[in-house]
Amino acid sequence: MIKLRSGRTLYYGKGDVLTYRTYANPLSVSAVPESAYTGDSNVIFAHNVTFAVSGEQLLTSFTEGDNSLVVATDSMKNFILRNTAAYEGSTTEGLLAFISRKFMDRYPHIDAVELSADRIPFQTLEVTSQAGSGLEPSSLVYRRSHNDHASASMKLVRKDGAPRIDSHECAITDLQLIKVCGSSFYGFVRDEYTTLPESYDRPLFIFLDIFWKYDQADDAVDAGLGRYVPAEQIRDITHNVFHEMKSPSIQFLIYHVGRRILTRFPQLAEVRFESNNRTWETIVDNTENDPAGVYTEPRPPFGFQGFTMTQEDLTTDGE
Ligand SMILES: O=c1[nH]c(=O)c2[nH]c(=O)[nH]c2[nH]1
Repeated sequence: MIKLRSGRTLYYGKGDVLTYRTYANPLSVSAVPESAYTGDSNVIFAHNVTFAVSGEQLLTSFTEGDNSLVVATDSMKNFILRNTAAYEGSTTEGLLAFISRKFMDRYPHIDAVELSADRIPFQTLEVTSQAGSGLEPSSLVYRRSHNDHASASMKLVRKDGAPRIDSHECAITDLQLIKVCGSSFYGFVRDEYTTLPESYDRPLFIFLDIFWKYDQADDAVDAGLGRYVPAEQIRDITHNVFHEMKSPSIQFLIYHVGRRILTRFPQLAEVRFESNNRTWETIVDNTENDPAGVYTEPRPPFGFQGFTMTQEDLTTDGE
């Protein structure tokens, strides 16, 4: 939400601007131990963009019907699409900064821009190699993925005439991870309201959104600085920690995922979690001698957790 100096909220914009850019510049990042991801060819660099503007001078468009300074949201859509072609970088964050800075340069009466983008993921597919030896990734055919995806949001305000990044947040959303055994939940408050049995080995299914902020926003925007954090590595760190840990709760699990992320990426100032408990309902329990069980979809209502961590959390032992 963008506020004017008066404290009044004023904004307008366009949502669901779908930009399917092909052959953007490839992204290259340093490896981390938990992930095979070291970059993206960016042959398909696709986004769903939401773009909103604000400015003191737009007040009369609301109060007097004065459209003289109104850039039509249809024109905003065209601006986003055409400038996506001009973007020479390789990241969602860079694209957002590029478009919004250009927009504020083009329209000097705009005081602030708030925008976000969901990356629309396309996965590589294996095809038989031309040389006839095995399989190799196709450079032509991709598969649209409806799994988790990266996103970013950003707010730019004008300072001394020039657009500056005021705030930013990057994310991976809609991660859905199941660990079939090795998780427990016991020792919680037992009183007259408790019906949940203690569980020493539950199949833990979590829905997870993870958000992060850089200490220096430039590291998010310019992958050339070498400190860009890709959502794919955050995803891979998360499932590694889930695999490694015997977790007593989702709370403790996400804390340890956060510690690992902040350890791997000292350039991040903050990491934030929103988790949802979708643990399958047990129909036929496993036993010590037989790991087979049968489970079904849990019924609502669903539990959730939220947690924010900073680099300061690494100064405590945490084990
Ligand atoms: O990991 C969990 N944390 C909770 O706080 C909780 N509460 C609950 O009913 N199940 C779970 N699981």
